[in-house]
Amino acid sequence: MDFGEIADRGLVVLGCGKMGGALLSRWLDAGLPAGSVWVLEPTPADWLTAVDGLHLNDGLPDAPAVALIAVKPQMLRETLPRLSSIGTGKTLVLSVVAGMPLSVYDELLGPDAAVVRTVPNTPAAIGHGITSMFANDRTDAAQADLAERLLGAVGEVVRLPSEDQLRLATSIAGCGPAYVFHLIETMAAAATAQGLAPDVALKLARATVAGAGDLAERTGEDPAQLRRNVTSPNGVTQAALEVLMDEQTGFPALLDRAVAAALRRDDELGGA
Ligand SMILES: NC(=O)C1=CN([C@@H]2O[C@H](COP(=O)(O)OP(=O)(O)OC[C@H]3O[C@@H](n4cnc5c(N)ncnc54)[C@H](O)[C@@H]3O)[C@@H](O)[C@H]2O)C=CC1
Ligand SMILES: O=C(O)[C@@H]1CCC=N1
Repeated sequence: MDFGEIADRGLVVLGCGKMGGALLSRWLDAGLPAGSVWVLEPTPADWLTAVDGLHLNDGLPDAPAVALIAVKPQMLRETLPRLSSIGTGKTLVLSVVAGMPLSVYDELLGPDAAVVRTVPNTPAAIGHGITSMFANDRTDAAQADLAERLLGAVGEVVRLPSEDQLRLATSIAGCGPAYVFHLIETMAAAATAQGLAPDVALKLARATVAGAGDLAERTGEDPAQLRRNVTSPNGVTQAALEVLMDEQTGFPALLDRAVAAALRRDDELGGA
């Protein structure tokens, strides 16, 4: 990836935990010069302290090309005003902070700030994420393209047509890896409860979820058809699916409730 302008003007990271770290480490691997990176992070991970030449809690460039905002939503109001120089429109402010509307950035950075709100997910750490983005009206085409290229370094990118849709992306793709990890946990627990050794149960559950996800992605086939391909009439899978697909007590009702809860919390965080 060409980091030309970022290499010249610098990239600032505010909050370098799981999400900020996943993005930054991929960018460094893709050729971002460490000497062009300034990180503000009170509890840096070992890998971060070991990056040669990176500016860790050590001043800031005057007009960085990009500022990645990756603190928790509850920290945004306290921390963002410290980056006073990024509100001119010349810096692309790339935020992964969940739930915080663009209006909050205007309030904290001023009316000229070029801000792209994004919803990444943790598979970004292995370059297999999917990130949704929406840019405010001060972000020019070159900055929006730069945002897409940076996010493209950690997986697929989807440009959404409205800010409101970011909350939907959060409830499915941002939080979604946790739903899937919990599925692995519960599949393993169910198999263990029926007598399989815990390590074998976990191995089977993990590989099954990974393989099914990979199959769905690589073939691009309708997941309903992939499901039917597993399900012999009157067979074993059908018996299980009759429980899981029950409209009242199965996955449909459960996922509806889970997504509704995520959306409610996303709305609440907007006022954090
Ligand atoms: N983890 C995930 O799956 C996703 C997270 N997000 C968003 O990413 C953001 C970060 O989340 P995570 O990385 O999961 O949390 P995290 O807790 O791993 O990272 C936040 C980092 O901010 C640092 N921090 C605290 N006070 C600070 C300060 N005064 N100045 C600079 N840094 C400070 C913390 O030390 C921590 O390393 C959140 O806003 C979250 O909504 C968005 C999509 C997915
Ligand atoms: O749980 C959270 O608030 C963040 C947003 C999406 C994933 N993690």
